[in-house]
Amino acid sequence: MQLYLVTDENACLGRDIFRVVEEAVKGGVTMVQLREKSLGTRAFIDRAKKMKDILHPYHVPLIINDRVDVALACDADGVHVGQSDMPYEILKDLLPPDKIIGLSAETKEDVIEAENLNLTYLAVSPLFSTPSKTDTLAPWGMDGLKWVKAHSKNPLVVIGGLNESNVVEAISNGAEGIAVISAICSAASPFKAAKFLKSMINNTNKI
Ligand SMILES: Cc1ncc(COP(=O)(O)OP(=O)(O)O)c(N)n1
Ligand SMILES: Cc1ncsc1CCOP(=O)(O)O
Ligand SMILES: [Mg+2]
Repeated sequence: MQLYLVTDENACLGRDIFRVVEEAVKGGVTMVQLREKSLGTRAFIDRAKKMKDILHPYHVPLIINDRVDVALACDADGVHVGQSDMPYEILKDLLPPDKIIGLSAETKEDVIEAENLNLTYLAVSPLFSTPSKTDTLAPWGMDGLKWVKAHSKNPLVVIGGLNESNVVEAISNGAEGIAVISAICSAASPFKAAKFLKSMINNTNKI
């Protein structure tokens, strides 16, 4: 999950979403989340199956946002849920044990509660405010990330406003993964954007 691409068709600026994702994967994206907020169930499943076929040759896992039924239907590699989505306790019994489970933490209470869960990663969400998602609580900011790092055993992903100007600081402060929508989906070249972000991540010293 080093460089984690979260999809948003609108952010792809009219380009084909599968093309954007494949370019990004060629550039170095290590995990992809299919995030569809308005597709019907059948169309979501069709899109997820096609995305899985595209990612398979690259050995890049496919995560489904919000919908465990869609993840099961296409045998995706995992699910990402937030604090208003299906509770972890129910989700873990529905998913096969080897699947990835990611959870968003929006508050300090969320972080402490997540200490008892067997998560693949905890998302510090949002790290910074972002036009890509406006229905959020207050951003954590870098000091918030430091607090989470000090209080959580879970591997941390940061999301919200991440780009080449702040990736190094986020990694230096304890993020294991950087999740982005616009920095890749809306880049002139998703391939070059992913390649550059990946090189920044690889060259940064972790704490
Ligand atoms: C990696 C990652 N982190 C956080 C989120 C946000 O999840 P959530 O709070 O459930 O909001 P929606 O994305 O469902 O609008 C995410 N999707 N991915
Ligand atoms: C899905 C999501 N969850 C928290 S912030 C966010 C959007 C991130 O988009 P961007 O990388 O463009 O800021
Ligand atoms: Mg959600």
